[in-house]
Amino acid sequence: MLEPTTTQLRNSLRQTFRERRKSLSLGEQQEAAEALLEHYKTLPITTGAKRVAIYMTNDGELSTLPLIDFLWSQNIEVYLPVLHPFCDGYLLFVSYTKDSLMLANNFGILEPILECHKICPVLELDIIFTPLVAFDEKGNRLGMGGGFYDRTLEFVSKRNKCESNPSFNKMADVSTQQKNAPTLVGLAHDIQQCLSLPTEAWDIPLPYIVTPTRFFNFTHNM
Ligand SMILES: Nc1nc2c(c(=O)[nH]1)N(C=O)[C@@H](CNc1ccc(C(=O)N[C@@H](CCC(=O)O)C(=O)O)cc1)CN2
Ligand SMILES: Nc1ncnc2c1ncn2[C@@H]1O[C@H](COP(=O)(O)OP(=O)(O)OP(=O)(O)O)[C@@H](O)[C@H]1O
Repeated sequence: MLEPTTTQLRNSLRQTFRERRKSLSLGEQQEAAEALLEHYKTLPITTGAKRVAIYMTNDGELSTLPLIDFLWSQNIEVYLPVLHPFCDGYLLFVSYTKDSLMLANNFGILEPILECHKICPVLELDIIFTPLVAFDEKGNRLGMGGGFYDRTLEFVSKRNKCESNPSFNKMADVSTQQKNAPTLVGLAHDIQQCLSLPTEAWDIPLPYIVTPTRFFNFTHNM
């Protein structure tokens, strides 16, 4: 019998892990969302963040609503992903406030309506919390299969690698005043962890993953 291809394996894992998170009860979802918020408050990587991209919960994903309320209460600017209207497969990050008018995208996920002055360029964000379907012990991320985050964040990941190189400032001749690239942090239920994911060349591994109970730092792998 033929071995399954990487794409087949990834699709099968995607199905399994989507079912797994969708089978959580409403009570379990609410508990997880509250625990995530309490956990967030203890995390050193979020200290000083002023502009944070996050997501509108869909498909059994870890709910971000209590966290978003908390970010607003701290006067931290919140941004949500919006499907790019011209560049297929890319995301824009648009300001989300209590007054935002929302519209469902092609996948039924609510997005703030797109107004140019409300877009935050990716490099001006401090943290990007990404949704994910499954993650493994190295920080590899399996998403919904559209490649949106992989495409949009490809240059951020390359830049972060550069910045962790001690000779970066000399090589690129940039002043230390230049803002760092945003920190990429995956958000997930604990049950979304697996041992090892089959990866593809375009996958962007995550340096950090936060669950309601655990904080993973994968920067030593990068
Ligand atoms: N909450 C949230 N927002 C997000 C993402 C995400 O994963 N979660 N995305 C992360 O990239 C982008 C949207 N990507 C998505 C890709 C596929 C499907 C989806 O439901 N696919 C259906 C098939 C739909 C169709 O073919 O029309 C499916 O697989 O059942 C949803 C979102 C941007 N916003
Ligand atoms: N940087 C990129 N440039 C061009 N195509 C890409 C890039 N990243 C991903 N893709 C394409 O997107 C498709 C889906 O990729 P993948 O299965 O890794 O998505 P995903 O990480 O699960 O989804 P998402 O990031 O939207 O949550 C692949 O067919 C791949 O060819």
